[in-house]
Amino acid sequence: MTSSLLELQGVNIDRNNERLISDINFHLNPGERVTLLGANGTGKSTFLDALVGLHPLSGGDYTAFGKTLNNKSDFHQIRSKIGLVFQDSDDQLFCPSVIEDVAFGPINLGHSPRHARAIALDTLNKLGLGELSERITYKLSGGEKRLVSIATVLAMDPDIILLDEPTTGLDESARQRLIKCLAELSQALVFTSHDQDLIDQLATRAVLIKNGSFVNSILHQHPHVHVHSHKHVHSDDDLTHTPPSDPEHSSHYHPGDANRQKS
Ligand SMILES: Nc1ncnc2c1ncn2[C@@H]1O[C@H](COP(=O)(O)OP(=O)(O)OP(=O)(O)O)[C@@H](O)[C@H]1O
Repeated sequence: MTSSLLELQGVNIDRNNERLISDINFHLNPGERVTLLGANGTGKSTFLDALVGLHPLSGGDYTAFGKTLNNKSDFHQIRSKIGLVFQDSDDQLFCPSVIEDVAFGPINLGHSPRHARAIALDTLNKLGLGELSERITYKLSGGEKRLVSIATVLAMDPDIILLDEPTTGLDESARQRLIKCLAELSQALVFTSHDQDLIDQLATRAVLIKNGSFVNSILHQHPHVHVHSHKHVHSDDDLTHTPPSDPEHSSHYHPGDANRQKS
């Protein structure tokens, strides 16, 4: 028996009657955080869907938790062990209120409604979302929906968490809070992202999808010095502003850097 949580050997994924990714060889070990990289449309989301049985695989072998998965009933058995956070939060959230959405998974796992609610509240609090618990889900902002989607999966405490672009649409403070929360998890993660910061802080291994194939990549980090200029937004009482010599005391608002609004 393999010690990997997941192991795919020689598996293919087709889409629209064409081969999207061929001869996939992939494994996931306990505690690993694998980032799945590749250009738009290369099949990253489809691969995550396929891991939980939402998209068919062909050929080869797929083993999860030591068991070969062949049919729907095999996938059903691993459903609670692998949690997928969809790219589109509206695919994830369907209950009237936030607390009901987050408690839904624990209730399905057999927890009493009272205990499930306690788990849901605890999960929301860990993500700094406690105040959203009684809100109507469909009225949340895009970023709030994304965080609540992640909470619905974390509340189920699966062995593996798959995240499809988890930081998209989040402001800087929510993004950093989420990255910190994900970094503290002990579960194995597979995530897709175009967010360099998330990749830097989280990934232990990278796999690239290129020309319809999986390519194992080496993650390395070294300092880059960037010289750049970009547009800043000033409040209208600050039109006489001249650029400060000390950027740390700047009145600039950097889009995507909500914590640095100073005057
Ligand atoms: N529901 C669908 N029906 C038909 N084709 C689809 C569907 N979803 C995705 N595709 C197509 O499958 C291919 C792979 O899409 P996928 O979303 O897996 O790529 P991705 O690598 O996750 O892209 P991105 O980085 O833009 O999220 C694309 O050509 C896409 O247009």
